[in-house]
Amino acid sequence: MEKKPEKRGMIDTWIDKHRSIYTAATRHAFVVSIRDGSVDLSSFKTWLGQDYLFVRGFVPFVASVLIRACKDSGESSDMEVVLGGLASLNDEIEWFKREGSKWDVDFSTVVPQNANQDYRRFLEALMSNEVKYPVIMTAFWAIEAVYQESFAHCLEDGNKTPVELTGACHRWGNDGFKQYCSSVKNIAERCLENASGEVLAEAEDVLVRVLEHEVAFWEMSRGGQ
Ligand SMILES: Cc1ncc(CO)c(N)n1
Repeated sequence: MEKKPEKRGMIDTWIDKHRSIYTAATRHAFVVSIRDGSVDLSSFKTWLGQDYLFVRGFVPFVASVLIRACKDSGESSDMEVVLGGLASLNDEIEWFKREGSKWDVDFSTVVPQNANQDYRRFLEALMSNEVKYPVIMTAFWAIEAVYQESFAHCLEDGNKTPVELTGACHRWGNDGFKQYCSSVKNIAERCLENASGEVLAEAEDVLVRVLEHEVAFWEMSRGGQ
């Protein structure tokens, strides 16, 4: 039986083109070590502390995406999708705090490492009004999708993920989060369909840069301090 060709957008084309960095971001050694159970708990704690700081900086970024969805989008549903993401960050911060006490990580003493600061500076630059809506939506999708793909991998068949880490994996690996990422992707794809060549080039560049920042972010956990 012949299969109907699926509609492929720009993002899928770019992911194919930049497959090696996409795989590096979504199948990083740290994530693979969670899945195979060999994870070093000091690495996990480093990641937890750094990601808590990252998420605090991610909140104003998502808030700015929300404002752009209200102002720049022709589709009223964009705002609802982004608002859902912002609302779940509220739970996420509470989750981090509980997890911090569980693992004895005192967030007030965690110092952001260079990769974290670089990533947050990159997000700040994306909050400028000069950045076009399709570019912002592409970045937003990539940031969320890396975590979704990574942590879903830790829950797939055959995993040996330690039970005390499954909470983290479910946070980003659950079906609701997958659905949300797919909604953000649809928004980005719709915007990219009407974008100029210049905006497309910028969106592709931003996508690759997000993936590079994500790889550098996972790399921090290896320091294990
Ligand atoms: C580094 C990083 N990227 C993405 C997310 C969320 O998707 C997160 N919490 N941290």
